[in-house]
Amino acid sequence: MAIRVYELSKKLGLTSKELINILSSLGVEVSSHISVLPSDIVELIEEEVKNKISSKTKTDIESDTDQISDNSLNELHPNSTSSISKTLKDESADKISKHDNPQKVQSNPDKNSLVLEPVALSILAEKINKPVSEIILTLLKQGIVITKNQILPEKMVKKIADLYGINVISSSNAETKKINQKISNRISDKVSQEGTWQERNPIVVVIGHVDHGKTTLLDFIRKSRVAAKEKGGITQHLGAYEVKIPQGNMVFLDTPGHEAFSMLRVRGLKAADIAILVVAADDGVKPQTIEAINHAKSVGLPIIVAINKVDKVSPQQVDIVKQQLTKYDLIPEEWAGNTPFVAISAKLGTGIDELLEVIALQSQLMELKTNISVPARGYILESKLEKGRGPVATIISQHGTLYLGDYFFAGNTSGKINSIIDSYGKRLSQVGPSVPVQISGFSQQPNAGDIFRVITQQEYKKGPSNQQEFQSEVKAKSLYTESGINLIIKADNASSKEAILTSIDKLSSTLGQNFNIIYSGLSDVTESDVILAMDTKSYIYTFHVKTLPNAYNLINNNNVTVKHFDIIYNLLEDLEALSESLKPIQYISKKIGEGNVIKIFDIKSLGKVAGMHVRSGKFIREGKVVILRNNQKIGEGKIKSLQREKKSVKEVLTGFECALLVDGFEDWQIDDRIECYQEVPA
Ligand SMILES: Nc1nc2c(ncn2[C@@H]2O[C@H](COP(=O)(O)OP(=O)(O)OP(=O)(O)O)[C@@H](O)[C@H]2O)c(=O)[nH]1
Repeated sequence: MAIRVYELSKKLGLTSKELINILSSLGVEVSSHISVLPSDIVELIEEEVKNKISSKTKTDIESDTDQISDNSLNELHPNSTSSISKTLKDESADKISKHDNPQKVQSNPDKNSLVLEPVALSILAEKINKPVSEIILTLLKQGIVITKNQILPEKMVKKIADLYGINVISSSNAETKKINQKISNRISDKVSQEGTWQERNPIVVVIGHVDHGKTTLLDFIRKSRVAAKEKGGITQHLGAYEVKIPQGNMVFLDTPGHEAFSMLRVRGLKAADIAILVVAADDGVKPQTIEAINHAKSVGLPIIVAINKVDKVSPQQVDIVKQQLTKYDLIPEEWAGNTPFVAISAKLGTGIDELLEVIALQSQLMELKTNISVPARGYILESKLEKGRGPVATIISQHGTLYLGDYFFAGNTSGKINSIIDSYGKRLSQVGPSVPVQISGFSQQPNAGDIFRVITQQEYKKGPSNQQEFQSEVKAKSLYTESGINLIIKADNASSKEAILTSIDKLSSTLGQNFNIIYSGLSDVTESDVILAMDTKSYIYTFHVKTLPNAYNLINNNNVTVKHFDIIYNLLEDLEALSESLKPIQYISKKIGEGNVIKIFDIKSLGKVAGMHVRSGKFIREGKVVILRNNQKIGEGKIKSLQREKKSVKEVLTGFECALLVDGFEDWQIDDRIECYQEVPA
C-alpha cells in the first residue's frame, strides 16, 4: 500500500527527518513528510532501513546512509510515477546527452518553447510535435522506461526538451509555489517583526462544487472531532470551530448551509491558511470546482484535494478525477506533483483521519507564525444584529492579542470592544490568534470577509481619513469572473424553485444568454443573500418570499437589485428584459456619402489636405473614410478635420465642396474616390 513519509517513519521508529535523510542518501528526493511513497518501493526501503537499524544505532544511520546499497535502487519499479521514481528517472534523464543522440538534436521550428511543468508523455509529444513512439524509444535506449500516459516530472520534461533543442519556460506552477510560500504572510506583511512570535493553528476553509459534500465533511468533522462541551458552545454558532488531533490543532471555518457559501466559501478564503478542495469522485471536476481552484489561487491559498464519495465509485474513477485535476496544476505527489490528495467518504468517515493529519502536516510545513505582541489583526467571519447588543461579529485574528476595551476598524465601520465571547459562551477579557470569538461594540454592522484591525485611541478619534487609508488596503477583490448574468433565486417551496430553475435553464438556451445560478434557496431574502449578491455581482430574483428588514440597509447602500414576483411567467419576462438591457449594442458601418478629390493642399503644419466635391449623401466629422483609386481601395482613416469655407463644420451635404484631413492617410491624388461611413446600431 502507498504510504506517506511520516507514516513510514512512524512505522520504522524514525523521525520524518531521519527517514527523509535516508531517502535522500538513496537518491530519492521527497518534497516533504506528506509525500507519498508507492507500495512497490516502500517494501524495499523498509528492508534496507530495518537492516541498517538492526546493525546500528539511529544516530549511526544518519551518517552512514550513503553506504546503503545502490542495488536496491536498480530493483525499483521502472514504471512508477511517484516522487521516488521521479528522482530515479531524473537521474537517468541526466544520462541522456546530446552527444549520445546526435540525430535528435534539432530544433523544431513550429514548437520552439515549452512550459516546464509535469505533463503526460502523450501531451508532451503533441506539444513538441514528435511521435510518442519516437520519444519512448529514445528513452528506452537510455534504460528509461516510460509509458504513453505517464506524467513526466519537470526534470524529465526539461531533458526531453533539451534533446530536441526546445526552449523551456518556467511554469505557472512555479509561480503558484512562490505564492504559496508567501501565503502565511498575507496579513503579516505589515506586522512588525519585533515582539513575541509563536506558532499558531491553521485556519482551514472547505471549497468545491455544489453537492460535492462540503457540508457533509464539515458536519462529520464537527460531530466526530469537536469535544462534547465545545459542541454545546458551538450551538450558538460562531462560524468556526477548533479541532484537536495529536499532530496539531486547526480551526475550520464553518457556517450552516448557504451562509457558508456566501461568507466562507467566497470571502472567507481570505481568512484561511489552507483550502480543502472537495471533489466528488462520481461527478469529477465541475465549473465551481475550477472556480474554487482559481479563487484559492488568487488569494495564494495552498490546496489539499479531498476526493469525496469514494464509497460510491471504483478506484479507477478516483484516478480519473486526479487526472482531471492535473489540468489545473493540482498534481498528486505520487504523480510527481506537490498537491496532497486524500480519498475520503464524508458520509462514512473514511479517510477523514488521514485528511486531518495531512492538514496538520501541511500547516507545520507552512510554519504559521503569529506575533502576539502587536495590536490584533484578523478577519470578520460572520456578523449579525442582536437584540440589546447591536451588531455583533465573529472574528478570528491572525496576529496580536485582542483585549476588552480595544478600539478597532473593521471594513467600513469602527468601534470599541465591549464584550469577547468564545465558542463555549464564556466571557473573556483577552484572546490570542486563531481562536474564533464573538465581539460586540461596532458602530455599524461589518461585512463578512472585512479585515479587522485594532487601532489606537488617537487613530479612532481621527476617524475617516485614517480609515480610508485602511480601506484601500483591504479592498475586497471581486472573486467571481464568470461571463453571463449571475442570479440568486429565493422561493417559498422546493417545487416552485425547481420550476423556476428549469424555466431559467430553457430561457438561457432560447436567448443564448448565460444565466449563472449562484445560489437558490427557500427563505426570505437575508443579509447573507445580499452579501452573496454583492460578492458575486448577482441579481436576486424571488418568488412568493419577502426581504427581511435587516437586509434593506445593505441593499440600499450597495445598490443590490432584489426583485419580487408572484407569477413565474412575470419573473421570466423580467429576466428576458434584463438580458436584453445588458446586451452590448452591436454597431455596423453604413456608407452615408461619396465624393471626389478635386484639389490637394499641402499645409506644412497639418500635412496634405484633400479638397473634395461631395457627389452624393453627406460627409460627417465623426465619420470614417475609405479611399479608392481606379476602383481599388488604397487607404482608410478617421476624419480628423472637416472644413467648409475655412470653417470647421459638422457635416457637408451633396453638391458642396469641402476640405478633408484624414488621420492615417495623406497620399491623395486628383480624382481619388472617397466614401464616408458612419457607425450605426445594427
Ligand atoms: N455516498 C456519499 N454521499 C455523500 C458523501 N458526501 C456527501 N454526500 C451526499 O451528497 C449530497 C450533497 O452533500 P452536501 O454536503 O450537502 O454538499 P455541499 O457540497 O455542501 O453542497 P452545497 O452546500 O449545496 O454546496 C448529500 O446528499 C450528501 O449526503 C459521501 O462521501 N458519499
